[in-house]
Amino acid sequence: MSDLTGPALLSDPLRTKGTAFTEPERAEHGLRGLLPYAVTSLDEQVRRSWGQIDRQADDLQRYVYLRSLQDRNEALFYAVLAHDVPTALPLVYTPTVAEGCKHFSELWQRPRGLYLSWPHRDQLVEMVRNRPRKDVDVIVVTDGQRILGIGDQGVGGMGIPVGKLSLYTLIGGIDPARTLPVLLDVGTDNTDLLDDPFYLGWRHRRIDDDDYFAFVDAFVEAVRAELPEVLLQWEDFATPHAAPILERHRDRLLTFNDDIQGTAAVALGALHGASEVAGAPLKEQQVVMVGAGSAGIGVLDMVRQEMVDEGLSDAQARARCWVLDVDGLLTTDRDDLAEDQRAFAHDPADVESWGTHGTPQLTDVVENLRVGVLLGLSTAQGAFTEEIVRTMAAKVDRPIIFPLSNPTANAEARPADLDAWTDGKVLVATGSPFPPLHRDGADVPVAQCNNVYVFPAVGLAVTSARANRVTDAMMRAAARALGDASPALEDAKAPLLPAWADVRDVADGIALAVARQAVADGVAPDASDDDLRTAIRDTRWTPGY
Ligand SMILES: NC(=O)C1=CN([C@@H]2O[C@H](COP(=O)(O)OP(=O)(O)OC[C@H]3O[C@@H](n4cnc5c(N)ncnc54)[C@H](O)[C@@H]3O)[C@@H](O)[C@H]2O)C=CC1
Ligand SMILES: CC(=O)C(=O)O
Ligand SMILES: [Mg+2]
Repeated sequence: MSDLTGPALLSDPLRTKGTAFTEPERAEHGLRGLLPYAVTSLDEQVRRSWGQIDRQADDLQRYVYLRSLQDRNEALFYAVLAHDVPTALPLVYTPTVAEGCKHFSELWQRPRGLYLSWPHRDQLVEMVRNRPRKDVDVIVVTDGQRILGIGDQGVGGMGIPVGKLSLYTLIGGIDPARTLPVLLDVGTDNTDLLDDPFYLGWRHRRIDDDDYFAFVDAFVEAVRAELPEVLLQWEDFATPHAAPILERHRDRLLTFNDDIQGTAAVALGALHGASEVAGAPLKEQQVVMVGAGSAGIGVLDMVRQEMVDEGLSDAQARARCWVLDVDGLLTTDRDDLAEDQRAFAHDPADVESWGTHGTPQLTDVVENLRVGVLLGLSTAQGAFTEEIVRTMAAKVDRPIIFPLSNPTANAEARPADLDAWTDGKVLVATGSPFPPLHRDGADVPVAQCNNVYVFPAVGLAVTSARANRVTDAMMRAAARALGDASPALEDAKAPLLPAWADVRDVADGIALAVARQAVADGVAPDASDDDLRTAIRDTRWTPGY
């Protein structure tokens, strides 16, 4: 079992079994007298833990309980999550993790992962070498600047890498001992945090520009030197940094940006089922994206690729994609657009006949176009108003509307409202969990179109196949495999994405598709489907003693 004995073994979260240590184990490892008499099973421990979860006062307390259980006994933590995935997910992930990030410093209990702070920038290699667990398959790194839709959380952003990695394990079967959450602390511009006496991060305005990118480069070099085969996932970086960092490093190591690429793959997957039910391929739709951040542009770019695969030219595909930011429609006469946004901007001549004064807004877009697909990655709560939705729904049989912003409070609309405003015709998916819709006397779950369907499977794929890069084609393969698993393909009334109860099997299917694509792209060693299936099965860690 291990060379640890007595209290050291009991308090090692990766090795302890708590009250499940058997009598012979207690004798062998010097545990006699350190535990109450009864020996319990993992199953009994799980049931006791759920009882304790239920007794907590609110979801934030449930999050705190689960985080401390994770720090105490990882096998039990994952067994608890696996016991009831639909209930556990909103507690360790969106929306509750947002509260965990906001209150990070005040709730602090124990360290986990690596905190790499700007003042220690000359010791990055040493700090990466100090990582708590030497062999690592997956790193999730953030700088805390754009956490979900709640903005700059500084060091509190660490809640996101910790939460995402717990889902790499729960859903993708990555061994928790081989995961590493990382927080790059380059300061914060959140004045509440700067004024908070408990704030645990570097109390300083954010470092930006060349200094910032040099720090990130130095971090990547330290990772390449220490962990050359690790999967490095970028998470919740602000838009001005997200795509440039990805472009700079994507051909140098095994890496991807979850908000850009993972979100695109899950959105495409959900659109597959929705398009089937709506009876129209994407290439025949006008697609409107509200939100021109890295997530919105990332999704739209995969939508464009899909339209091209369906037979449109690149120009024809772009002509069917419309993006709005906080100021309105992106048009080429605007001088405030980044290059990747400009690629989706329309010529003002395209909208001249609308007769709009100033920059067209979403109401103008839905009035003047026959919009079939409306996507929200804007952080703007309620941006899909009744008027907008009713105008859209009057023109198409089955409007496809995805309010994808997180956490729940940031959603562009609530599914129940969308359902009412479209007389039950809407095909809906949201970023955070919502209660089921009541249709024809039955409860229909609302698909949660969140990158959690994709990133754990990508981690499982690249770890099993020993890939050294994440290609665009691998992310497209993930999207297709997820899309093919949509329950709506079998039953038009079913949700657009698989049930949480099936999410691990679905992840295995996505992992196989992604691994196969990695081999085809020459970024993983040659392997047959059987080899890959075996590797995926052997890689998958499941909680147990
Ligand atoms: N469902 C999922 O899996 C994912 C959801 N997200 C969510 O997407 C949201 C955006 O993320 P980023 O692109 O990184 O953020 P960002 O802050 O860089 O971009 C937000 C964009 O929305 C625009 N915007 C803000 N208010 C608006 C309004 N009232 N009307 C129109 N546009 C408006 C902004 O101008 C900007 O272009 C966040 O809430 C995040 O949680 C992000 C990744 C995955
Ligand atoms: C889900 C996610 O990655 C986000 O909201 O940022
Ligand atoms: Mg994110």
